Amino acid sequence: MMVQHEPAVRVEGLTRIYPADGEPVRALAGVDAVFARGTFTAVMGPSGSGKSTLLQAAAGLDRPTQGSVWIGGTELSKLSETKLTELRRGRIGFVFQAFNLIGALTVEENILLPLRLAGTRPDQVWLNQVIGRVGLTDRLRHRPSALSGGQQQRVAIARALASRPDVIFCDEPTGALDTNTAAEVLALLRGVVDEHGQTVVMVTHDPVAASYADRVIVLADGRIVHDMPQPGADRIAEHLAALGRRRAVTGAVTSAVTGSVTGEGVVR
Ligand SMILES: Nc1ncnc2c1ncn2[C@@H]1O[C@H](COP(=O)(O)OP(=O)(O)OP(=O)(O)O)[C@@H](O)[C@H]1O
Repeated sequence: MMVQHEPAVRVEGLTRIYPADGEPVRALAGVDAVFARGTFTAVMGPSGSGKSTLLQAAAGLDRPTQGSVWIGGTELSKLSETKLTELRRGRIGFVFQAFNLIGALTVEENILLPLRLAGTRPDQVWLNQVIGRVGLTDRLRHRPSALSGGQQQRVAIARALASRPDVIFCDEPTGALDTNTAAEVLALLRGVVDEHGQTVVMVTHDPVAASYADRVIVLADGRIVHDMPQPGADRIAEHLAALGRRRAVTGAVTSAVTGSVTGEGVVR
């Protein structure tokens, strides 16, 4: 039985080293974080700071080199590949920048796909709530290609919610959307947290998107360097700019030491 007071997600000492021909890349260098149920967290940081790696490891899509991940009370490293796949289908939702819908299926079939793959009978009351919440009730028979980008992302959010997961991981969910459509999608994510008690962890580069979250975590070089409750877009932007300046200085020093003539090495 699932104990509800456990956090939705917990990661401890998460380290991920990618082997490489030259120097191995340490994408995560010992990350500890707890994501409480019913909260909305934004994960930010410069390019290459480890955001996607953190999301992939926390979602059980990638096995960390060291450290542990719990989804609810389940520690992922103890699971076989089959059990891990089952857990991902039933207890984790994903939303990606590129929507990742199946073009040959209708909106309804896309939303139901994870449940079908898991062989789980849909909870029709919950599904109706989700479809109503994302505003797709009259679009269920359409194909994704007949929908706008914002509507397609709404389908992806409904698909992520269909199994009533412990957590929804979003990787740049508004990266492909214009400002107004992005605001609608972010308000929708905020709503599923506030009104349905869902847990959302979202990677974003956009301080305005991050300002919809309850908490902003900033990564740099595979570590958490800031963990801020509701900082607001201006403060987030200041922190990121300061991080950029620090990296620029470090880069310039590194360039001087290595004799590089470009003097760059600034934020990628
Ligand atoms: N499969 C891989 N093999 C080798 N190195 C990798 C792999 N995936 C990521 N890396 C490296 O790990 C580091 C962290 O990458 P990651 O994609 O997690 O960063 P990110 O913060 O999500 O970046 P971005 O904002 O550009 O998406 C980078 O140095 C990256 O080059």
